[in-house]
Amino acid sequence: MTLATAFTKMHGLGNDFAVIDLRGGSANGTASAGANGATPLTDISDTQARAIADRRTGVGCDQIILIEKPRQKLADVYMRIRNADGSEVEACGNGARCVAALVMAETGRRHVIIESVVGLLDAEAAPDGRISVDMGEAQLDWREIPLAKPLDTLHLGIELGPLSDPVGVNIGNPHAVFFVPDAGAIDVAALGPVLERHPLFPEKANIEVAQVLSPTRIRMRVWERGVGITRACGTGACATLVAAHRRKLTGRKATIQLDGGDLEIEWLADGHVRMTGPAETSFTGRLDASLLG
Ligand SMILES: N[C@H](CCC[C@H](N)C(=O)O)C(=O)O
Repeated sequence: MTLATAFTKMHGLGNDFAVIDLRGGSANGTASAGANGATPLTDISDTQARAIADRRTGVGCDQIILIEKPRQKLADVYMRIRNADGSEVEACGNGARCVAALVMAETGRRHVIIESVVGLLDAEAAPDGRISVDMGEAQLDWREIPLAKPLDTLHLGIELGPLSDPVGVNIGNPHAVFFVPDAGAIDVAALGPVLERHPLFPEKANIEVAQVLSPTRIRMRVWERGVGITRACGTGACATLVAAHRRKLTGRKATIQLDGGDLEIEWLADGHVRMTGPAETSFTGRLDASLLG
């Protein structure tokens, strides 16, 4: 039996998470038994992730974020991400800001380093209380998106209904950004799941619908791989800015206006993408044992 596991419910602009700190296990990585012989959680399965994410019978969240001890000395923590469908994925920008906020509160430091499968993410507390994360270098080659065949990632040449000719960008995870005259007019719920699974995307893709409002502001709506429509997507906002600049629609810095609020994104000269936005804690709780089977 597993000890009733604590979690922190957090969100970034309404993209919400159950954050589970797995660092409780003993130093050598083997979980020490609790008083009643139960053992602390050391990982979660696809099934457990789906049960936790379920908005009817579970905690209800877009992703589950796991915090583990770092593998690299430089890092403060190791972050893993599970989508609501149970899939483990490489990156989560809003989740990274939430993990950074937790580690900053724990350490009292305004600069923390989060390790993930795609590398080290530098996070800084901004003067206004928002959090700024270096999301790493945007990947633009067809192999890095990845795509099923060699293509110019600036024009992927697929279309569905009113959507066509997206830009492919990888921010640790795959994105396809479609530019449209009116993002509010697009049926994201109908088109998103089809495009997410398009044969061009061997690892599926997060789908962004972007309306350029000015050279420094873009409205973006998102269908997230393994989740569905979310109120915000940090990696999606990064992908959208990179795509817009590559298409000469904006400069290297813009505000991405999501259903849940604004993110500031900058594509730096070194190729890295910096994302700045809020990270909020909603409440803490304990996972019902039934969720962990
Ligand atoms: N909401 C997350 C993105 C999760 C991406 C996930 N849906 C995937 O499969 O890559 C963010 O703020 O970046």
